[in-house]
Amino acid sequence: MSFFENLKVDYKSGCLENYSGRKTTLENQYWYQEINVETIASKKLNKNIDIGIIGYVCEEGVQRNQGRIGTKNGPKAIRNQLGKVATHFKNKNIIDFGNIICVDNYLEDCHEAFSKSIAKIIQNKTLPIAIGGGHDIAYANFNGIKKALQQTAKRKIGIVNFDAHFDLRPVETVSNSGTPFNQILSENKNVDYFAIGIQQQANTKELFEIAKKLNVKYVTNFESETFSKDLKKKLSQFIEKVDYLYITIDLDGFSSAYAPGVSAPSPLGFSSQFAFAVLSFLLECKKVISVDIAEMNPEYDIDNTTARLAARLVDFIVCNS
Ligand SMILES: N=CN[C@@H](CCC(=O)O)C(=O)O
Ligand SMILES: [Mn+2]
Ligand SMILES: [Mn+2]
Repeated sequence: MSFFENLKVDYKSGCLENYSGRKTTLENQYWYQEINVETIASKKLNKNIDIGIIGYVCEEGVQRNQGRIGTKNGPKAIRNQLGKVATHFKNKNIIDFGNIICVDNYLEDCHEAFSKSIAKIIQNKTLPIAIGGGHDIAYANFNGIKKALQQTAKRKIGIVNFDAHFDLRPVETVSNSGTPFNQILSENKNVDYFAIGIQQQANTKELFEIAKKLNVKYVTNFESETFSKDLKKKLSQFIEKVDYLYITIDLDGFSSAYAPGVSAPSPLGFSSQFAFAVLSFLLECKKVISVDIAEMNPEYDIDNTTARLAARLVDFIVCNS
């Protein structure tokens, strides 16, 4: 397909069959009745699209990072649950742009294709909500935002990552799901990084040192039990200094009681109530340019708990943006 030039990647357009739910004679009650589909390669996108859902069908980054594979089925599991969610938003045009699919170990091509797609959605003045997929989605999403802002004056991007991990590993041989923020911070000047939910036992001393060197702001999981005044203040100061916010949610930042279906589950992660409260606050600033939800691994999910949580996150972002 010419949109992806010569990249070694697969693509599948959005598909209504991915959304189903309870039958009803009334209209606009559930997500499956609200969503429409489109191809990302479409010559002319409708200008009135509020939200663009896009799937990142990829586990190569997790595999390279010695993690448990299965995230390539994350987008499917999330859409399965999303169709059944009751809708309360009004007048939102939501389009599913389908899936960018990693071929073999061509991760870098997949990233490039994903970045192109994100840039196209943003340039259409549509908010992308990307669903993954390994957390290397963050590198691809960030580069898509960067591409979209290339010709503009306001370009300072603040990244807020909900995660147990810094994902600041240095790239030793190849990039992976543990390296995205190291790549972003070493390749760019105009960017700040704030991580929420960082766990001491899941990040080495080396990673804390890298975070310090790169001036990364963070709060630990123990500072993420309630949305404190202190965290609100820290986030307000962070938001004030940037032109745009990119929110990335690694589901393994949640306690494994809420999100068992991930590659690296967290018994000491934060609660859903905490994450939704912070998310609501972040969305209020109206600077959010792109969002993703990463590391959904249905292989380890229990009764679709994690997929349901991810679907509710998508719905919450739509309702609050
Ligand atoms: N995206 C995940 N990154 C984590 C995974 C940790 C693990 O597999 O235990 C990391 O590299 O630190
Ligand atoms: Mn993580
Ligand atoms: Mn992560």
